[in-house]
Amino acid sequence: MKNIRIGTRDSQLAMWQAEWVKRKLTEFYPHLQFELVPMKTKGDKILDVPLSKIGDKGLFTKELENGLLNCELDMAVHSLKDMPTLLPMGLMISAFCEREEPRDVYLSKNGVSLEELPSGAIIGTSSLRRKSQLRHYRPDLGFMDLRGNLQTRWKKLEESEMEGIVLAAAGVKRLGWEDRITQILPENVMLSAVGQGSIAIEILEKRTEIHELLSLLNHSSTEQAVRAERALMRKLEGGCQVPIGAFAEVLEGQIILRGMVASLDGVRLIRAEATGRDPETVGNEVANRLITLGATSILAEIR
Ligand SMILES: NCc1[nH]cc(CCC(=O)O)c1CC(=O)O
Repeated sequence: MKNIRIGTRDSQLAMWQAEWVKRKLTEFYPHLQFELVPMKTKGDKILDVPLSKIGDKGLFTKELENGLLNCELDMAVHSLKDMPTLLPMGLMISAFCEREEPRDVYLSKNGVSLEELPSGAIIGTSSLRRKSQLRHYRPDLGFMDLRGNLQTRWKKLEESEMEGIVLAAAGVKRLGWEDRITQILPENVMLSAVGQGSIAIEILEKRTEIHELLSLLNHSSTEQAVRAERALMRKLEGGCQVPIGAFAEVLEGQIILRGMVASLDGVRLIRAEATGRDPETVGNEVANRLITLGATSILAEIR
């Protein structure tokens, strides 16, 4: 292995994440050479349509996965949140890196918190998960679709009549934008997306030597937590384009998973939780509880 090629999207956040992976690997294996290979994905090219309307899975991952399958890449770095719950044949997630702050944050243009916003104020987000939960919390607010990388979204906020935007804390912190955060949204207001805050490294299943290298980057309680969240998502067959939130934490070996499904108008919002040691079992358990509470009909309306 002369030169190990690390595929990444070319957005500033994706590059930060891939650089971080490269730096860690170089620290662990100073005798090996690592190279970043930036690529554009369909999700980076189509910017005028909400993700929920483009509707295909793997919008931010497919080009990188093709790179793995063609052997142009040895590994691909992704935001786990952007990865579909079922991977193409022959691929696997080799490492789940330690999770950064999983919650969402509110960035306001004028420093006004969500609670203090006047009726009719406009929030920028295209995410159905964020919109549904905000509508539930503040049915009197308005929304504007907002896509693109984090720089683009911040710029659009500054240039438009939007009052604020909701983003993942992890991305905001990685870009060094902590000072732009007006408030961290608590879980009862905004349950985060499956996998949010974790960086995942994908490889070809048969590349056992790469899998071994990456074992030093895997964070086992993050892995347990996000596997439970992804099991829930898989069972409900949601992608990033449905209003599902989930967050798991591991305490003394026990996975505690909380999940949420909401209707687009925010009128119906159901929550469930379960605890256990096996991620798949806990994920399925919470999904089944949500189904009992009506998740199937809420999600069917949206699809
Ligand atoms: N959908 C885009 C995306 N994918 C991952 C992150 C943030 C980083 C992370 O969750 O690890 C973001 C930006 C956002 O939602 O604010």
